[in-house]
Amino acid sequence: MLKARDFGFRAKAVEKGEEALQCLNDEVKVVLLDLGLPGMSGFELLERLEKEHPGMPSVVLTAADRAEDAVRALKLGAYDYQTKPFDLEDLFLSLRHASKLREVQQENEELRASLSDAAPIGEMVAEAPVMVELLKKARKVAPIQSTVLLTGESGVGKGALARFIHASGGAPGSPFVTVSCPALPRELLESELFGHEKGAFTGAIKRRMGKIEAARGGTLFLDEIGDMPMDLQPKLLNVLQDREFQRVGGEERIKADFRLVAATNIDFEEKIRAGEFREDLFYRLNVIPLELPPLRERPEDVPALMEKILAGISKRRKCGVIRVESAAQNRLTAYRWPGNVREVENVLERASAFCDDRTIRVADLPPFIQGGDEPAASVALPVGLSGLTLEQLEVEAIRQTLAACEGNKAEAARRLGIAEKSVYNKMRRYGISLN
Ligand SMILES: Nc1ncnc2c1ncn2[C@@H]1O[C@H](COP(=O)(O)OP(=O)(O)OP(=O)(O)O)[C@@H](O)[C@H]1O
Repeated sequence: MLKARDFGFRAKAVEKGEEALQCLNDEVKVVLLDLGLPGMSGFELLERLEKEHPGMPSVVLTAADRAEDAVRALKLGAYDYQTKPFDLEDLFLSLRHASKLREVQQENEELRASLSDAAPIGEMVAEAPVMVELLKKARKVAPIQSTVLLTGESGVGKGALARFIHASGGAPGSPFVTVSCPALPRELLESELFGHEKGAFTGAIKRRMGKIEAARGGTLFLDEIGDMPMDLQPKLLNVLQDREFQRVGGEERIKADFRLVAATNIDFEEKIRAGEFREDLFYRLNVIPLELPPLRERPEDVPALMEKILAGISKRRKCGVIRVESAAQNRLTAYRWPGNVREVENVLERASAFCDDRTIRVADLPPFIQGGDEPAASVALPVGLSGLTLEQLEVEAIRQTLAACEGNKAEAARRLGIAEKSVYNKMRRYGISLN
């Protein structure tokens, strides 16, 4: 004769509803009940279950094949209603589904709770003491409108911290405007920042407002400021000193009313020594320096970041909770994350896209995380290189690295050991596109 154990369950039998309520604990996954019970009826038991053990799934199995009873039981919270004689397979299928649903609901609740613990400070995760301190400082400086200089490796969260500062200190609804310095050639960057008058240069068919104007009353975030062309630097310095600027090709002096947050992943001292960055501008920018440590120096943040990122992915894909098996979790937390938080996002995005049952296992992780190597090993050049010129090799290295970084130029630059600006220049020079 088949037993509950054969269907993956262990049964605990009781005679009365009262007894059932008393013996319910975390070990019980689902309640199977009849309606005609001695003492408390099945309907009463369903009501008490709902009140005293909300979320505990139940399945009714009864001889009474009456539609109104079934409706009442389901209304009182039963997951399913089956009548005798019954099919054993069907019954256990129903019990399995009911207990699975509860599991998923519980995971969801836990995830929600852990997320609200993990991200108490705005949108940024900060579990590591060094990050908690950093965010405290950021919060203090947020309302005072002084220029902030954020430093840290690529993908470490400089952009996120800039937004955090803006959100913590800016007037509600005020603009947050980003300009990525290496993304544009010098002339376009100038006009992007300062705007231009009609006819200022070929193609300037009408007056255009620049990002400095667009950031009025809010925050201008200058990303990768270390790559700002040398001859544009005095113009920015003037704006910061005089709080005024002119559009390209214009005469009118316009008031500059914005808070500057600048970010860089380069060593300013070296740039200044090499004559590629003005020392006076550096001092103007370095009013409140905040350094974001690389993720490998704050491993406490990794699990919380993973939870937040996975919750974001399931929300975006409108799927259920994505879990990480403990062996995979161990590899992920042991990994050094040279590409920092952006790399965590990329790895989880990919792993969650290919995994089965919304569970990320070791096999779903990239080989360099499975094996504990650095990702550089994954950027292998093609075999049979003889016959390629140095230039072709360079093109190939850039192409493959960009592909490995999913088109993220800052990350590709870091892996290739060159400036982000050089990646843009080389892509332009060699006609490398992202597709
Ligand atoms: N502490 C954090 N909590 C939550 N998300 C974070 C955190 N830090 C970074 N992120 C997320 O990681 C991604 C990369 O961060 P961000 O773009 O801010 O890095 P960055 O240092 O500005 O990189 P780059 O130098 O390449 O511009 C973003 O999607 C960001 O929202």
